[in-house]
Amino acid sequence: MPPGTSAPVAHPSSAEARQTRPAEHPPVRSGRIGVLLVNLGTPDATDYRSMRRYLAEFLSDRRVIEVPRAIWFPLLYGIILNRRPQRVGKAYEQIWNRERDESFLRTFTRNQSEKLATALGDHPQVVVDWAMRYGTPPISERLDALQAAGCERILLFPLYPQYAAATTATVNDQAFRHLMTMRWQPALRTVPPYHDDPVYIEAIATSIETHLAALDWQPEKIIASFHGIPKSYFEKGDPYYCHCQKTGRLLRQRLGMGEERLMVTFQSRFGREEWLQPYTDKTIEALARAGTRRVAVINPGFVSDCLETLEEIAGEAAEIFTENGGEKFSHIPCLNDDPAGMRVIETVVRRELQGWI
Ligand SMILES: C=CC1=C(C)c2cc3[nH]c(cc4nc(cc5[nH]c(cc1n2)c(C)c5CCC(=O)O)C(CCC(=O)O)=C4C)c(C)c3C=C
Ligand SMILES: [Fe+2]
Ligand SMILES: [Fe+2]
Repeated sequence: MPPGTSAPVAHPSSAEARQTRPAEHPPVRSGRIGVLLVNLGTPDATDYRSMRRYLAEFLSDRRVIEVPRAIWFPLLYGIILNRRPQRVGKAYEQIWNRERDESFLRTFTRNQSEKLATALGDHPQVVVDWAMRYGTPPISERLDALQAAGCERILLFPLYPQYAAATTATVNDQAFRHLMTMRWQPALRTVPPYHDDPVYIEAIATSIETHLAALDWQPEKIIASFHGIPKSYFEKGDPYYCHCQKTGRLLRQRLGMGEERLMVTFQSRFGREEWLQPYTDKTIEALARAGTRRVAVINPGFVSDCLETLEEIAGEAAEIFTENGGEKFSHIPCLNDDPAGMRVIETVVRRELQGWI
């Protein structure tokens, strides 16, 4: 049956299948194409139990924590999951979307899915959905839902411009792990990183220009702050650092700025190991101490604003800057579900669907 037709059809039509098929075989929907947007995840609520459930799932992922389990689990269950849920729950509370009683990451991801569905209205056989790698809705549930809706082909979109094993690969792993349980699998394509895609670079560069144009002051430094990973992951061959640096270089080229004006830094350290450097918080502190008075920070690696951008940068980093002598600090929002952000998502999706639509 050609893509584009979504009427229910019968099961395999070979002679053998006809012979063994029950008389009352249920109709099977087919002919559709699914697009599943997946972001990292988020707790369902900010209370201790919800936070603990979320962090336990997240921090038990071998792609995230590469320390052997015999060493890691006693630390995770003996120390980290006792104290961290409460502390991080308080941080989430500060940035909670009270209107919808959920985190902004969930709100933006849902909005992106709905807006992408509208943008792809010229292809009625395409069904768009969203999921979270940790927490709800899980990838397995949404893959099942897409299949039940007749999607024989699914494009899986881990919402990370820069590839990291701890983010992109774990989304792909989780999807394929679920496919392992299926007798009749859909065809699955995964979206590659798009850290150097001209549409993405243009969208981030324009968001910097638009944001700066609206300020009544100009930053001496613009900091492009990416989520970090342990340095050892980079040394084992993760391309993440290089992807971030390339994004930074292309942004500088497009904006006509040098390395002294637009810096690349890494935030959100976790644990005692060395992470990718330079660290965002240390850089901001050192800049303020050395006399820089005005900075703007952007998070090009985050498709949506979340705890790491709203609390750690717009909140904590701003505080570090002013406490050390800085005067003006501005956080440039992520692309979220703004038209420019949706243009990036739509462009990547249309490209990766080629041959299917
Ligand atoms: C070793 C631990 C971690 C690695 C490696 C890591 C990589 C990584 N994470 C993101 C994006 C996000 N991380 C977020 C929160 C978050 N990250 C870690 C740990 C690691 N991340 C933790 C423990 C947490 C939870 C908060 C906390 O306890 O500090 C989020 C925010 C989610 C939200 O709901 O707002 C995002 C997004 C990337 C891109 C990345 C590697 C490239
Ligand atoms: Fe993280
Ligand atoms: Fe953080």
